[in-house]
Amino acid sequence: MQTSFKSSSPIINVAVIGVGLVGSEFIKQLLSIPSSPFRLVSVTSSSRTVFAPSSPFRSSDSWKDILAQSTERPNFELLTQNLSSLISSSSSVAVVDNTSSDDVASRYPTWLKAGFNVITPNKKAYSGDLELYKKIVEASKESGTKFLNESTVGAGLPVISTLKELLGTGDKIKKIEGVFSGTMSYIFNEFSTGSPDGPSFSSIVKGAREKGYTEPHPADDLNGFDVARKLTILSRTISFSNNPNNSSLPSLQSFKSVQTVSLIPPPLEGIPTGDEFISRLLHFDTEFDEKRRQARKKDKVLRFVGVVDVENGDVKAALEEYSADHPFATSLGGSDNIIMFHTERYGPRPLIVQGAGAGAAVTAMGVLGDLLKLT
Ligand SMILES: NC(=O)C1=CN([C@@H]2O[C@H](COP(=O)(O)OP(=O)(O)OC[C@H]3O[C@@H](n4cnc5c(N)ncnc54)[C@H](OP(=O)(O)O)[C@@H]3O)[C@@H](O)[C@H]2O)C=CC1
Ligand SMILES: N[C@@H](CC=O)C(=O)O
Ligand code: NA
Repeated sequence: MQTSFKSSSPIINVAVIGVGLVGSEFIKQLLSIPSSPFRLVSVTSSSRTVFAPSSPFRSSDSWKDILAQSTERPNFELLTQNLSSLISSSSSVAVVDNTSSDDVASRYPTWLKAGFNVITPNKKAYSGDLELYKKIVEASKESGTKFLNESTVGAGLPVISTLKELLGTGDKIKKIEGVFSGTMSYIFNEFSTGSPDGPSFSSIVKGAREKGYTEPHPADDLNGFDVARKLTILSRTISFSNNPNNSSLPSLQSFKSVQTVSLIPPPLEGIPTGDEFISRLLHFDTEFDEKRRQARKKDKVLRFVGVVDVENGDVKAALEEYSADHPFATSLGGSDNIIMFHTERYGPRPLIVQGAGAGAAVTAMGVLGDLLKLT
């Protein structure tokens, strides 16, 4: 049964920016909630925008046609003014950023100060420059508006909310470790199964992209930066919490401060398009075959893992070898993420969150779950 709402619930005006894989699926899920307090008043792609508060979008098909026919170019200053005019004692605003844009991310402090809640799966703001993160935290505190980002780590899996509850209830986080990338999980679950050979590395990366797991440019997954961004978000969630038990973590200046081992062959650094990147990756298949063979010789498999080691103040992401009976080897399939929270209360047996960690349906669900937290 879906959430039900009182007819007197305050209205939440929703403005969606970014209508790609996740954005379109988010709108579909949003519009399928019966009698909800949400009104989809604006949609914006990279080239067009619509603001229609008097006739909010109601069906998944109509918004696409209306946006396609719009001649309005995106203008975030104007959108901010327009949305401000909708705030009243019975009506609030949520901006949902489903892009991976730095430009959109840089606007969160302004929007939070303007009284809008900000919800996003976009990792850029929370893992980028520390100054922007501080401005977001301050703006949210000043205005009482929320910034919610469950889908930035583990897509729809309850990772951020679990961490916030552990912190909020006073647990001491010792270490968080796991497979944080749906793309990397899929790639190595398929590539390194314990047998000495198998499908080529480049063909599997291509498959991950076709399934919608990768970032818009797959190099952003293979260079380890996507994992480094997620580790930065977790580290900051810990170090900016009010929990005094977790003070030994360094303040990361940005995700680039995470020790990260890239899987990009040096000649493929800086290739501008994902298509060209994939087509040239096949020239490096033998290098990856060799890594697989070396691990197999030791009866091990390859997995790309991330660690936030709070006790030792260490944050890192790298390709590691695991024995065949390790949970990272045995229990993962598809784009599964597995995240282990080692805490004081959870003692020697960690709290484990596991499941699909990429893909439009589960990511959009995490974004919509955040929106429901506003009601
Ligand atoms: N896919 C997944 O499994 C997961 C994705 N995420 C995150 O979700 C976000 C969206 O991912 P996904 O949907 O897969 O990516 P897509 O590339 O499919 O969609 C991103 C959309 O953002 C739009 N866009 C880019 N810049 C702007 C801008 N300045 N203004 C308005 N729209 C803009 C693009 O529009 P246009 O098409 O017009 O160019 C594009 O359609 C990313 O931040 C990603 O990291 C998080 C967890 C999992
Ligand atoms: N590209 C990312 C998508 C989710 O954050 C991943 O593969 O995990
Ligand atoms: Na999540």
